[in-house]
Amino acid sequence: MSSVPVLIRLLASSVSVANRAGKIVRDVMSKGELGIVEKGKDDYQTEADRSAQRCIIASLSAQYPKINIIGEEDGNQIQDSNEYLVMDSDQEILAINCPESLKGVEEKDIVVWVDPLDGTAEYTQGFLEHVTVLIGISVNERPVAGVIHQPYYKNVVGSDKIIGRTIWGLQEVGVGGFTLAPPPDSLVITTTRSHSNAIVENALQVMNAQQILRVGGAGYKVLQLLEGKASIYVFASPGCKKWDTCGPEAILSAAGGKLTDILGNHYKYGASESRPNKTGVLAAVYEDLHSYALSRIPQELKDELAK
Ligand SMILES: Nc1ncnc2c1ncn2[C@@H]1O[C@H](COP(=O)(O)O)[C@@H](OP(=O)(O)O)[C@H]1O
Ligand SMILES: [Mg+2]
Ligand SMILES: [Mg+2]
Ligand SMILES: [Mg+2]
Repeated sequence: MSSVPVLIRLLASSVSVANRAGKIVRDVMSKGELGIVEKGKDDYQTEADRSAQRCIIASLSAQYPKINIIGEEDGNQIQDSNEYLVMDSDQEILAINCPESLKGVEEKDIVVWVDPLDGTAEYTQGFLEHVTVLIGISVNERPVAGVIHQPYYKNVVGSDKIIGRTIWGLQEVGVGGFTLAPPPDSLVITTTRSHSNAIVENALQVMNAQQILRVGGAGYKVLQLLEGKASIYVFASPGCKKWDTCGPEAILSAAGGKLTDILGNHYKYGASESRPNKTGVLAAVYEDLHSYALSRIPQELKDELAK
């Protein structure tokens, strides 16, 4: 067990703890007491965000004390979280052969970005399929592994109905938990449902898209790219943060895709980086779609966000 490199063990633990966090998200909803707190304009937190984050951070920090773990929500009372401790590891991930370049990674080299519930607005409004739990693992400022868990995804396996699924990705290994599909035949853009503004709309108009999907969460939008439901994710606004993109970017790049800001630059995921992704999000599985979108965005709009 201890011969398994820490990065693989951490990804295996992240898959297990994301599953548990997803159950917490469902349980809070079925109890019906969301405990909504307004953090800022169009920015809410619920009991599900708080409890899921406590579960993830308590579980990972108990097993990996030297890793820097950064979560979206404030105020993690780790001391009374024993009921939430998840010490299991996903066996399929544990069996992965670690890429040579990641074998020597130590706990102190790793920064983990946690979004316990991505798509909170949609969660409170009943668009439950948009909700995800995101765990992003970065090394040397780059996202190398990630997990997107969908607590409300409905699977039918034989005669059993299973709720929830977990998608993972690891640099140089690939992705799992779903089937990668080619992009739609026509240009389909995916973007925010609940955080639009004039600049966001301007960047959508110039794309000449056949269809614009407005859905919640960075995790869900990246999943739409991976499953061939959308061609490009375009969000020309500073609202997303490092925990929104670290996990999804890791999975997207493990699948050969690309997530950058709207200027085409990669974000860095070191612990001292500022939380907001100030210059927006542009993502696609295919390089030509990404560069098409980049070429369509007017320079004034890029300058406006970069200011
Ligand atoms: N203007 C804004 N203010 C606050 N958060 C924003 C925002 N724009 C985007 N975000 C955050 O970015 C994530 C994806 O946004 P969207 O669904 O609009 O595409 C959401 O994460 P959370 O739901 O985890 O907070 C959302 O809160
Ligand atoms: Mg939030
Ligand atoms: Mg989020
Ligand atoms: Mg969140």
